[in-house]
Amino acid sequence: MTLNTQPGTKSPLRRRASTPLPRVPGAAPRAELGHPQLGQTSSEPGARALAPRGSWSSESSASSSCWEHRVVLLGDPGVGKTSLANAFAGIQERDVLEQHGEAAYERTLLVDGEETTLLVMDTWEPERKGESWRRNQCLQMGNAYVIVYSITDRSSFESASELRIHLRRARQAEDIPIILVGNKSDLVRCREVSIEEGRACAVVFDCKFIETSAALQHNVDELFEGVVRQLRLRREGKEPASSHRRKESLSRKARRFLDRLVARNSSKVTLKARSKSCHDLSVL
Ligand SMILES: Nc1nc2c(ncn2[C@@H]2O[C@H](COP(=O)(O)OP(=O)(O)OP(=O)(O)O)[C@@H](O)[C@H]2O)c(=O)[nH]1
Repeated sequence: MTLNTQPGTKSPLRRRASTPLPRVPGAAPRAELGHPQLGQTSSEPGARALAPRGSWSSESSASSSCWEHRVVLLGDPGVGKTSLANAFAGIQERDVLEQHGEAAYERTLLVDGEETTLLVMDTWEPERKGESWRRNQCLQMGNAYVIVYSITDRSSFESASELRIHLRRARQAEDIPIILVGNKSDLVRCREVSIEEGRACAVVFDCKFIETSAALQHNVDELFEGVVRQLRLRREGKEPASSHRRKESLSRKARRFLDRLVARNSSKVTLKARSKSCHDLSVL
């Protein structure tokens, strides 16, 4: 992955707490908000933190065309959502102290030769009385979701399953990319959730799976590259006969066909196939 971030230019970040987050069509066009057009590389160095936690507009909607790819981080407190967002944004620990409270990070990634801008949102908060609308909004606004648990905390793993169920209810019939992430993989001695359990959960809940360490920056790039690929695979699925689709190799087409055939033949085989591919973020 190539980033629009030059080494050594990641800080200082400019705080843009006054910048509104995604708005519904009809609101101020993006250019007026001072952001580059989507698909363009940001001219500012580094990723940009855009808004403090909890300050996003209630007008935001998943159908907004202002931000092409909103990636929402979900998960229990303390599992490492902010750390993953910071690692995505290339923010060092010292910057985190300075930038405390920021909750959305925009960054343009070059994946497989194509640029894609992700807006990673770290806005998920513990349930508060009378504020369930906040959580509902999070479940409605994402174009992709990253459900994080800590491999050192079984209850966070159980919460991740519940979140997947909430998400399925909130976005019925929508095929949105969901990645289950077992974070803190560096803490091997404190592990409470095995990699097999994580994978099995992803298979049951029909999502992708990866273990990361935000602390060691392990698999963080792979995670967000995977999000981009998952988004593209769905986009390609919707496009009739795009040039990109035409470029698909014959062997890949044949493999997809066979996979589908096999999947149809036996649910057991389907599960096996899915468990084989749930950690491959470059296929559906
Ligand atoms: N060892 C290790 N520690 C991590 C990792 N990711 C996060 N942490 C630590 O776990 C703690 C919680 O991390 P956060 O990123 O604040 O977790 P969060 O999910 O954003 O928590 P809330 O803000 O409460 O929702 C911090 O002390 C992090 O330094 C990791 O991959 N490995």
